Amino acid sequence: MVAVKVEKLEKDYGKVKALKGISFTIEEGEIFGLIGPNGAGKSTTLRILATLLMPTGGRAEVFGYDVVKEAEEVRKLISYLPEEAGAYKRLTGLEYLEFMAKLYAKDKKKAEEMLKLGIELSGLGERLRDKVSTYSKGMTRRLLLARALMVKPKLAILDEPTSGLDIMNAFEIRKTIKEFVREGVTFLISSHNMLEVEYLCDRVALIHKGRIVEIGEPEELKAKYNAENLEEVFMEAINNV
Ligand SMILES: Nc1ncnc2c1ncn2[C@@H]1O[C@H](COP(=O)(O)OP(=O)(O)OP(=O)(O)O)[C@@H](O)[C@H]1O
Repeated sequence: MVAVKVEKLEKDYGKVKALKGISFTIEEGEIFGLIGPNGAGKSTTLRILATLLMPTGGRAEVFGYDVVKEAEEVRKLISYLPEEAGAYKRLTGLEYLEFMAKLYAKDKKKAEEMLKLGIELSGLGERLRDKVSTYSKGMTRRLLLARALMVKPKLAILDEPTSGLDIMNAFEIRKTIKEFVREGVTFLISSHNMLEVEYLCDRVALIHKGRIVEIGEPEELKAKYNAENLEEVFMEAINNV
């Protein structure tokens, strides 16, 4: 089944054309990476798919639901981790996860299951009893990722999930993402770290100045451009546009 279908999507912010008609599809069960430099249009694409931003043109669907006309249905299927996400700083990590579990779960039993999973995913152990305001950036990121995944969304939309994290935290997060695919979660991840994405993603779309310049499996793209890594592919691909 197709998890995400984006067709000729456009977004203008006043005079700035952030997306100039991008198209791609994501199959259910894939880890799909949207990669490109700062300002390429990654966050804009993710926010449209997360139903937080209206496109100017084109259309997008999540599991067959239109992100504009059927936003309520889309929201039931997705979890979104924004790039600059804060948690409720006055709560402890545990209170935050509890609050979110109660908000999302249909009944008490489900909420307890979600909370248990969230605690495990956060990897924060005893520190969950401390206020979020005392957490490092990496700890906050892990808490928020745990929140996004504990609800077992059909589609997880993660904006730069490992940005600013040390190698150990980034490694743990990548591992968690890989494990969750087996639970039936489809991932759309944005990153400007092309090497990381190469390791993590089944397929990638390279985005540059609001246009997709290449789509494919990392190995396929490297072979096509006779490149050693995706960074080299990207540099070659933007020269060809
Ligand atoms: N609210 C806004 N108002 C005006 N312009 C915006 C707004 N948000 C984004 N833009 C512009 O749209 C373009 C795409 O931005 P976007 O945040 O989608 O890029 P990005 O690929 O996520 O970049 P980064 O890696 O730096 O987060 C940029 O030129 C940016 O300046």
